[in-house]
Parts: sequence; C-alpha cells; structure tokens
Amino acid sequence: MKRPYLVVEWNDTETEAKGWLVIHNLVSGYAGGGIRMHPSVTREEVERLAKAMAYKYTAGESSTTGGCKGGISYNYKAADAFDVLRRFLIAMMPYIDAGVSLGSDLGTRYDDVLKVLNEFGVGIPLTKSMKKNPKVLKGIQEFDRLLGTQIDDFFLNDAVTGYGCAFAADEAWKFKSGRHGATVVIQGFGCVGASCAFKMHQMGYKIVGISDANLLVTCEDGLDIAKLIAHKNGHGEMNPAFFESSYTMRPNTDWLDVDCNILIPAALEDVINGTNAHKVRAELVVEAANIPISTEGDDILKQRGIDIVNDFVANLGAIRFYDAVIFGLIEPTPQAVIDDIEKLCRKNTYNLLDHARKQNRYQRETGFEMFAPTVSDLLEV
Ligand SMILES: NC(=O)c1ccc[n+]([C@@H]2O[C@H](COP(=O)([O-])OP(=O)(O)OC[C@H]3O[C@@H](n4cnc5c(N)ncnc54)[C@H](O)[C@@H]3O)[C@@H](O)[C@H]2O)c1
Repeated sequence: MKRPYLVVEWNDTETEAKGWLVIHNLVSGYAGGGIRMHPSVTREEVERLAKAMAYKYTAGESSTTGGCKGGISYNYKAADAFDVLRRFLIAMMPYIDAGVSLGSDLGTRYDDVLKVLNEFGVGIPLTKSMKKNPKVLKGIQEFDRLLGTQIDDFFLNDAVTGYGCAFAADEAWKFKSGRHGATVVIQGFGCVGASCAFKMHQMGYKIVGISDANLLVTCEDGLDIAKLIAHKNGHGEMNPAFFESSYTMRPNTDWLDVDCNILIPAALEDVINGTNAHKVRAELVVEAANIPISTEGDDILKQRGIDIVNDFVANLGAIRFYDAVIFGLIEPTPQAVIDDIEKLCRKNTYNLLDHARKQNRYQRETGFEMFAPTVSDLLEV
C-alpha cells in the first residue's frame, strides 16, 4: 500500500484556495483523518499525512478504520476561512456520506467541521452498514456527549492527543533511564502543544521553551504553563503581555537553539529537515505533529543517534478516542478515555523502543514495520 487509494482535487469557486482529499486505505469502507488548513499545504503533503493516518489507525489497534486526510491551501486566519472550509466539505460530501470521516487538524476546528456536517444532516460520517448498527449509533451519542466534557479545563477532544504525546514522551524518557525533571522544548501551542505541555509539566518535566506562529519564549527555570494556557488565543498563540520578566522572547525560528533533553514538534510538517537537523540538541524527539521530520532530517538524526518516537505512535489520542468510544471498546467516561490512551501510547512506545534497541535499528524504520496497515477495501456504496 505505497500509493494512496484515492486523491480528489478541489478548486474553490470564490477564492484562490485549493484542496485535496486523500484516502490512503479503507477498512470495511471506512477511513478517518482531519482537515488541515494552511497556506503551505500541497497535494504531496496531504498524501503523506493520509499515509501517516493509516499507520496511526494500525498503531491505535483499530479494526474498523483506514487512513485519509483533507488539506486546504489557504490562510487559516483569514476572515472567510470557515466559508472556505464549508465549501471544501460540500465538495467532499459524497465521499463523507459514504464513510470518509473527516475531522479537524492544524488550522481547523472540530466544532466547525461538525457544524457543516450537521447542516447537511450527515453528523459524524458513517458507512451504510454502520448507520444501521445500533451499537455504533449508541457510540456516536456517547462520543457527542463526551465532546462537551472537560478534563483539567481542556475540552476532552483538545486534551487527548497532547496527553498521549506526553505519555509517550515520558515512557520514552524512562526507557532511556533519563533523570527526573528533564527539560523540554515544544514547537506549537495549539490543541496538541498546549495540552502536551500541561501534562508534561504535571509529570514533573521542566518546559524551558515554547514557540508559536509568532515567537519563541524561553526560561531556564521553566515556563508557567497554566498561565500561558490561560492567556493563549484560539489560534494557539501566546500573549506576551502575560509573560514573566524572567522570560526571553526570540524569533520562533530559534526553537532549535534552546538547550533541552526532549524536543516535541507539535505544529507543522518537515520542520526538522536537511538544513537544521544538525542543530537539534535534544537526546529524544517525540513527534507530536504529523510528519514533522523530513526524509533528509531523519537521515541526520539517525546518524547522530538521536532517539525518536514516530508520529503515529505518539499522537494517536484523537483517533483512538473516536474509535474506542464509537465502536464501544471502553467505558464512555473522560477518565476512561485518557486511561485507555495512556495505556496504548505507553505500550506502543515501549515496544517501539525495545524492538529498535534489540535490533540495533533506528526507531522510524522499526515503527514503519511494526505498524504497517494491512487492509485495503473499497468504498461501501
Ligand atoms: N488536533 C489533534 O487532535 C491532532 C491529532 C494528531 C496530530 N495532530 C497534529 O499536531 C499538529 C498540531 O495540530 P493542532 O491541532 O495542535 O493545531 P492548532 O491549529 O491547534 O495549533 C497549531 C499551533 O502551531 C503554531 N504554529 C504555526 N506555525 C508555526 C511556526 N512556524 N512555528 C511555531 N509554531 C507554529 C500555531 O501558532 C499553533 O500554536 C499538526 O501537525 C497536526 O496534524 C493534531
């Protein structure tokens, strides 16, 4: 399954926006993945992201869902960003109605996606057979209810992925026998970056640097994560008016210049690449973002002996939440959702690092073998 099963290209009627739906594989006619909106989105990127989703569902032990992704090349901060998203979803509606389940990703909000799907009477996308399955319909109701619940002041859906990444980072750090109170730098302070920072801090790590779309803020003694979260905006941007006097502000491009033990990219793709991977100072990189390391960057990290935890191992929280609740795999409570994700992220991370160590190989290669998707079905019509 090297090639995507289906690629659909879209040109907006009202703006210069362009978009793609890529289905990497279907399992019993079903696939899941979020929609990314960013000016840099390309077809190739959406294909890579859809592939990563397919691996993620395998790592998430899903027996029901393949990987897909939506991508829109447009400014997510533009005043008409929601209208562009709406028109993209309308164009993709025949696929969505057949069982291609699109959610949110960088630059889009799940509420906005659901608003459009509800407007057209689709709700959460399901295949024809799922729509007739009472267990799945009950699962949808539970999932809808859980979307409105909170944990540690985050909406559950905004916490699941970041928490999972934090559990994966903690497991990997312990596997390396790292010292307590290790230092962490995080790129991105949106849904994933902020909740990951919160959980890492809660587990005793010191967050010494965070970057967002505007700036990098650092502090050797550790940043006040709760305060930064309380004052960030809906685009995951920190508010410098609430920074402490001990903080240093720098351009966000300096994020690799900060000393740390663990580096967590939680924003864009290919941010560690052939031009900057030699600058990574951390001993461990945990991929909270999807595909944050380019092939060239990967080669350099591998040569330098830096450990990594693959994206599809660390950031499967949201897809596991969806699958586990909709298909009735766990008790539908916020704590059960988090406990389930913790168990899975820790287990997969440990197995990944253990296999790689025993085979004396780079984790990326081991991960691609361990979690390769095996099913490729057709759309259910
Ligand atoms: N939301 C999820 O549940 C989820 C699940 C799995 C994977 N992911 C992946 O995690 C990553 C982040 O997703 P999100 O949902 O948190 O997005 P988001 O839109 O909520 O936040 C994105 C963050 O990235 C920051 N950012 C943008 N450009 C930047 C730059 N040049 N330098 C530093 N920071 C920059 C933004 O300011 C913001 O803080 C993406 O790769 C996404 O595919 C998200």
